[in-house]
Amino acid sequence: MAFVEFQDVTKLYQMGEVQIAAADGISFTAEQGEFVVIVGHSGAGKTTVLNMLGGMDTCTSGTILLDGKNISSYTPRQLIEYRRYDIGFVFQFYNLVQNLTALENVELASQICRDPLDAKTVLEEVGLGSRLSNFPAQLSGGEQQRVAIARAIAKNPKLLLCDEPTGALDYQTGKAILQLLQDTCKKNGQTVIVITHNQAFTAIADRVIKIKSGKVVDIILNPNPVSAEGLEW
Ligand SMILES: Nc1ncnc2c1ncn2[C@@H]1O[C@H](COP(=O)(O)OP(=O)(O)OP(=O)(O)O)[C@@H](O)[C@H]1O
Repeated sequence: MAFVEFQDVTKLYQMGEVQIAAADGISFTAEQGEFVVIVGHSGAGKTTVLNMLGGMDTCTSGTILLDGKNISSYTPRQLIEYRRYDIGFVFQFYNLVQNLTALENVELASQICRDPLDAKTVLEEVGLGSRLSNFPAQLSGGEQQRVAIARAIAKNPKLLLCDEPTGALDYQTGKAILQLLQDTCKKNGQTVIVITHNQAFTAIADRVIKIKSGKVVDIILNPNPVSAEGLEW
C-alpha cells in the first residue's frame, strides 16, 4: 500500500440544475518521502484535491488513504485531529498571525501537537535564526513564507501540503522557497505535495500528477529531479 492513495475520488457540486465535477474519478498514489507536484490550469481541480487530502473538505465518493488510514471515512471530529496532528499546511499568502513574532507563530502551532519539533531550531533551519522576535510586518514576503514553512514543519506532520507556495513571491525568492521545500523533503524524509499551475516546477518533483477538468491526465515518475536552484521559468 502506498503512503498516499486516491482511489477513484469524486467531488461534485450542485449549482442549481448544473452539476460540477471538481474531481471526476481521481486516482493516484505517492510514496513516503517523495516530493510530489500536482499541476494543472486554473479550475483543473488542484485545490479540491489538496483540500480533500488535507481533511478540509470531504469527497462525494471514492477512497482517500494516508499512511494506511481511510481518511475519507473520518467523522468531522476525526478530521479536526487529522488536520491538527498529521498535516502541515503552507499557503500562498502565508496566513501568519500578525501580532505574534516569528517564534510565537511557530510555537503556537507546535503547542497543539503531540510530538512537535523545537520552534527555535526549526526557524534556524529555515534561515531565520536572527529574526525570531520580528513580527510578520517586519519580514519580507519570502521571510514570511519561511516562517509559514517552519510553522508547518514544527508540527512534525506526516504530510506537508503546499498551495501555490511561491504564488505571491518574486522569481528569485520563489526559487529559494522551492529549494527550502525540496531540502526539507530530502533531508528529513518529509513527504511534500505542492500544487501549482506552473509546469516548470514539475522538473524538481519525484512524481508529477497532471490534472485537467477534474481528471488525472498523466502521472510521471522523475528518477533525476533537478535542484530547485537550477530551475528556469
Ligand atoms: N464550492 C464550490 N462550488 C461550486 N464549484 C466549485 C466549488 N469549488 C470549486 N468549484 C469548481 O470546481 C472546479 C475545480 O476548482 P479548483 O479550485 O479545485 O481548481 P484549481 O485547479 O485549484 O484552480 P485555481 O488554480 O484557479 O485555484 C472549478 O470549476 C471550480 O469552479
